[in-house]
Amino acid sequence: MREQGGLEVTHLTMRFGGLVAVNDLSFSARGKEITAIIGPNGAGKTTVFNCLTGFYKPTVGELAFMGRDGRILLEQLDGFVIARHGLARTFQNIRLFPGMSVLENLLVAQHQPLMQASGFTLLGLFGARRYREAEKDAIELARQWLDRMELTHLADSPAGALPYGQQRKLEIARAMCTRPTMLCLDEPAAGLNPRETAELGILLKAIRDETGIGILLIEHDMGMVMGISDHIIVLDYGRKIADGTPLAVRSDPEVIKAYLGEEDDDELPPEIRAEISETAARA
Ligand SMILES: Nc1ncnc2c1ncn2[C@@H]1O[C@H](COP(=O)(O)OP(=O)(O)OP(=O)(O)O)[C@@H](O)[C@H]1O
Repeated sequence: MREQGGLEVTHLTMRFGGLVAVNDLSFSARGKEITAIIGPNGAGKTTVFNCLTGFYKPTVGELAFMGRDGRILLEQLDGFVIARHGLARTFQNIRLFPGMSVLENLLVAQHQPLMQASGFTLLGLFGARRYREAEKDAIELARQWLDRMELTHLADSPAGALPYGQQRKLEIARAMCTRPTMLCLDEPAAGLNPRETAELGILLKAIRDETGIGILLIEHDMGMVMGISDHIIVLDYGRKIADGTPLAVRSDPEVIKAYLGEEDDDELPPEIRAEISETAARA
């Protein structure tokens, strides 16, 4: 039986012409857990997110996504099943609405429930009590996330004028305003300084613990990944080469080899570098 709030990917394959970006990938991401997808550059991590969120139509594969209430949150799209409800994502490059205020960015995220409350009519927008209540709820949810992210004092500022670290937080707040069952974050620590990265790690763990949602995380900062993940999946050339706890994954010889193959030494995660030195010292 599938677990509530959990995501299950089976035999996912995505080809771009002759290039197999994701190769027969199966994994589960559980609710109430942080699952990280790691791997060297070009390993296929973002492509997995793009398949899950309907940006790409996978060549082959199946996806199962169960709501926390036990409902199956899937939509049939052009012959493939895509998780459309309850899966919120952020992008490698920040994609806020820069000219809109911080608050407006959080309200736009709630467009769907607001339109449903309007009954999709003009009369509904201007007159219905149901719409006014939905609007009040939307503002309240936005207010809660502004508070949680310490952005309340910036509510009326244009999102594009915020410092980078705060834009990253606003993106997560916007995703959370869709009341997701699973939050997918594509390199949320990219461009952050070490202090901001540490704060982000604490925030993600708090979101997991306070809301009980699952988090699916793509991240190159191994300090953060090893520190906050419950479960790690490692990709290399689109193929899964490891799947387990941080402790198991960091000492997996195939993972170490995959990272050693990196041309750029800076890409080698410090934890894995330390593991290699220890192994060499023991030899
Ligand atoms: N739309 C596309 N068309 C053609 N090739 C693509 C497309 N999207 C991704 N690829 C290729 O698929 C492979 C996997 O790319 P992907 O962006 O998923 O890797 P990644 O693991 O997220 O990399 P990074 O860590 O650098 O972000 C790469 O070789 C990439 O060039």
